Order: sequence, then C-alpha cells, then structure tokens
Amino acid sequence: MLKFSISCLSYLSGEIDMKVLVSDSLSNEGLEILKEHFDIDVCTGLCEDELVEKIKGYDALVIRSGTQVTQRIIEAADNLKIIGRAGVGVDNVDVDAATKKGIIVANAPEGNMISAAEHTIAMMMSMSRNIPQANASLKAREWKRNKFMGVEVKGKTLGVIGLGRIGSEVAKRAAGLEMNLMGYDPFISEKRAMELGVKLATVNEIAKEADYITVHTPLIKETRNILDDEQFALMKKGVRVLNCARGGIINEEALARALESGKVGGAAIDVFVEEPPFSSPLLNFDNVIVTPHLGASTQEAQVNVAIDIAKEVVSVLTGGSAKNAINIPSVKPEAMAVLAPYIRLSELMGKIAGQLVDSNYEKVEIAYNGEISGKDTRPLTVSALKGLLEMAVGSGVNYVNAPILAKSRKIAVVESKSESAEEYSSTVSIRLSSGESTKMVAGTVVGDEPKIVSIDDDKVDIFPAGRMIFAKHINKPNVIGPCCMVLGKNNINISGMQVGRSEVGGVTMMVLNVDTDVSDAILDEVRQVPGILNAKLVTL
Ligand SMILES: NC(=O)c1ccc[n+]([C@@H]2O[C@H](COP(=O)([O-])OP(=O)(O)OC[C@H]3O[C@@H](n4cnc5c(N)ncnc54)[C@H](O)[C@@H]3O)[C@@H](O)[C@H]2O)c1
Ligand SMILES: O=C(O)[C@H](O)COP(=O)(O)O
Repeated sequence: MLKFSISCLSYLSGEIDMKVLVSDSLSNEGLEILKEHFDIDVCTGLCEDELVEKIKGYDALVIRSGTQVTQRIIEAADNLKIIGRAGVGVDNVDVDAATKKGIIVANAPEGNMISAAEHTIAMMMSMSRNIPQANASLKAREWKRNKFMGVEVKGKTLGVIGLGRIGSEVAKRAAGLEMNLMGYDPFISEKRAMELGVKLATVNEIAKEADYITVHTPLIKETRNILDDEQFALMKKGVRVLNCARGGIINEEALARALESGKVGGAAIDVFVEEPPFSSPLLNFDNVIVTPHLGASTQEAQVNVAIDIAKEVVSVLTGGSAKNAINIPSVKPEAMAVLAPYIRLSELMGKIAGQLVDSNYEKVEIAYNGEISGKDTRPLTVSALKGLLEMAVGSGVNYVNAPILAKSRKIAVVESKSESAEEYSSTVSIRLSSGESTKMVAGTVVGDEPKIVSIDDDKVDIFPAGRMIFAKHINKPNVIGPCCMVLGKNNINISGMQVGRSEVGGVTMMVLNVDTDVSDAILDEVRQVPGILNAKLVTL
C-alpha cells in the first residue's frame, strides 16, 4: 500500500475539554467551527498502525475517503464518540465495529451531490468527445483531428443504476442534454421515476438497451459487481460505462475484459477498488478516461461537507443529536419537539421495567397506541432498549449499540402500533416476557413530562424520578402505615406516595418516592410487613 507523507497541525483553542482528530484534509470553514469548541489535531497520511496509536483519547475522528477506519483502530479508541465523514461514502469505516462499541458514525450526504453529479456529466461528455486524449495529443505537438472523432449524447439512452441524491441529479442533467433515461433502483417509486423522466427497468434490461450506463449506488453486498461479465455480455457493442460512485460497483476485471474484446467502447472512471489504482488494468486502455476520485473535489462541495460534519460533531459532543447518523435512527429537528418527551419516557420505562422484572426475559414487546403511533417511533424503541439494557449491562449501553446488544443477547424485539387509545391520547407500553412470566410498564406524556400510568394490571399515576419503592400489597388497613414506619425507623425520608386504585381486599401497587438509597436489608423488612406481597427499589 502506498504510504502518504504525514502532516500534523494542532490547534489548542477549544473551550470544551474534548479532542478531535481530523485525519484527512478538511476545509478551513469546518476546522474553524471545530476549533471554536475543541482541541483539534489535523494529522493526515497516517497508516493503520499509526492511527491505532494516535486515536487514544480522542472524542471524535473526522475523515474523508482517505482514512480506512478499521476494526483495529476502533478497538484501540478508548474515548471515541463519533466518527464524522465529510462526504457520503462510509465504506471506508467498519460501521459494525463502531456500532458494537457505541460510536456514532455520521456523514454529510448532501454537500457534495451536485459536484459529484456535475463530475459524472463532465466525464460523460469528455469520454464522448475524447477530450482528455485530444488534450494530451495536442500538448505532445500532434494535430490529429480524425483520431478524436466523437459522438453526440443527444438521443442516446443513459441507464442510471441508483437513483438517490446523485443519480437523480445526473438524470435531471442528462434530460437537459436530451438523452433518453432508464433507471434501476429497488427503493424508488414509479412516481419518483416518472418525475425524473426515467423508465424503470432491471439491470439486465439496462445492459441490453443503454448506450451509456452510470452507477450511483453505495458499495454494499448487493451492489458489488452489479455490472459483471454477465451484464457486459448483454450490452450493445460500443456501450460506454461510467463509475463516479465507488470502486467495485463495476467489476474492474470484467470491464477490462469487455474493453479488450471491444464490447465496451469507452469508460469513464473516478473511483477504484484500490486507491490509488496504480495496478488497475483500466489504466492501460486509451479509451478509458480516469480521474483520481475527484467527484467531490470542488471548492463548494468541500466547504459544504466540512461545515456540515463539523456541526454534526459539535452537536454530538455537546450532548445533542446526530442529524445524519448511519447507525442510529436520526430525528428531523421539526419532529423532535413531539418525540423528545416520548424518547425520555421510553428510556425511563425501559429502566423501570428492567428493574421490576424478576427473571431474564427473552422478548420485549413495545406497543405504541394513539397519536404517537403515527410518528417515527424508531428512536423511542432504541431508547426503551437502552434504558432496559443499562439495567443488565451497565453504562456501556447507548443509543447506537442498544439494538445490537439486544440481538446478541437473543432478545426478540417486537414493535406494534395502533391508532386507538383509551384514557390518554398516546401511550407507550413495554412488556418483557419469558415463557408465562411477564412484566408490563405503560406510560404517557402529560405536558412535556413522562408519566407512568400502569404497572402490569395496576393503574398508577407516577411522574418517575429519583428512587422509588414499588410495593405490591393488599388494599386493607394497617399495611401502608407499618411500611412507612419501617422506612422512618431507618431514617429514610418519604418525599412522595401514590397508591393504586382497587376495591378493599384487592391487590394494588403503592409507589413511595424516597430521598436516600434503601438497602436490601431494609427492603426485606418492608417485605415482612403483613399485607405486602413484594417490594422493589427502582433507581432512575
Ligand atoms: N466520486 C465521488 O467523489 C463521490 C462523491 C459523492 C458520492 N459518491 C458516491 O456516490 C454514490 C451515491 O451517493 P448518493 O449520495 O447518491 O447516495 P444515496 O444514498 O442518495 O443514493 C444511493 C441510491 O442507491 C440505491 N440503491 C441501494 N441499493 C441498490 C441496489 N441494490 N441497486 C440499485 N440501487 C440501489 C438507493 O436506493 C439510493 O437511492 C455513493 O457510493 C457515494 O459514496 C462519490
Ligand atoms: O463518498 C463521497 O462523499 C465521495 O467519494 C467523496 O470522497 P472524498 O471526500 O474523499 O473526496
């Protein structure tokens, strides 16, 4: 692997005692934002071993596509909270390893999409008119006008694989060049395709019909080698292909074979399986034009992504949320006002359920009823799991790794939604179960405050906070008094009390807010009071 020269600069102007490592070049506009808050080290060209050493102690790592953030680097990070990618692709980050460690991976997906789309169009036009080759020839003092005969793009068919942010912008621009458009993207609707003037088709149909094919997907299992020998065999002779997305989406060896055979008439490639691609077979063909991963290399794009990612890092390190996290459900600011109290409620309910449950549980059912069921409840589910698992695993659980921890503990998580609600406009309930045994906690939001409204079958009315004793008891005289006496005698102040509703002689729940910790021995004394069926301390 090529080793770049290392360059390091430090800025110690941070007002918050946190450190950010920037390991690829980042525009000054982004650095300025980071410098206002944190100590910054900009250190580019580090190899894996050097980063494994360097990463210790940093709260954030900011990268572009140059840094490979491997499992080893993530494991060596002892304080890292966020990996911020100033750009789109995160295929250079071991996202699974980061998720397991509870590290947010966030990108800046919008700032460079126009530049990447414009680069694709520039590459298509350059390839069609042999501009790079003609430029090199004339500078070599040759005048060969016939050698560089080109083709028009007007009326030709462009196949766009991946119609997300960049693919759509490419399609819009190609429509302006009066090209016919075909596209494949399993996640876009017929309506959206129609808006873009794109005829939806399969990859193989595109291979058969298109004169130009451009790929704009992420590099994932499903898209690796999406254009391979099979697709090249179907293509028209002379087809031109482009990759300004990620190396590996088009199989480079298969493309080289198709160029060799004459099936492919030209290729325009900005990204490679290995970068720099000095041993790529593609560099040997005159009809392949290449750029060194320049899609996002414009002044505008670099300023945009640097500012976006710097703001994201500031938000996360100062206790806010990540707008573009890859490994945690993100909430749009406008939705946050409604969701925030429910996120708090879900986490508190998870903590309460996790402390009230008697045995290990195999299943967590989270039900959303009423108005809240119409919202994006993913952050609520994650919060409930975080609260729940903190009780079992400790403080290593966070919003990023809670779902993965539940999965690794073989806990099934089932969500359900219903628009119908009874007493409250919205309720959230968490039911933990293992075989026949279950524990259920339900809550709502009143004003902006989380409130617990039932525990199992008992209706309660609790604003959860601090330390609370949940005592199931028989509703009869001489139970509550002696219970309070036990706490008083042990110098434990009761700051609040709430007793559930039931007929005399029935079983109900009493919740006592207490100001200090309650030892197991004191709780045992409470449990000895005749009429008390069980008592548990919940600490929030
Ligand atoms: N060359 C550069 O410098 C440069 C700059 C920016 C982005 N990129 C790359 O461009 C690519 C696209 O970026 P974007 O911002 O448009 O991403 P995006 O997420 O907005 O769009 C990707 C699209 O691919 C689609 N997709 C997913 N799986 C697919 C499949 N199996 N088949 C077909 N389509 C599939 C998605 O539905 C989505 O619409 C990424 O690989 C990104 O890293 C490169
Ligand atoms: O995915 C991206 O955003 C592009 O590939 C840009 O990569 P770069 O930040 O290294 O230019």
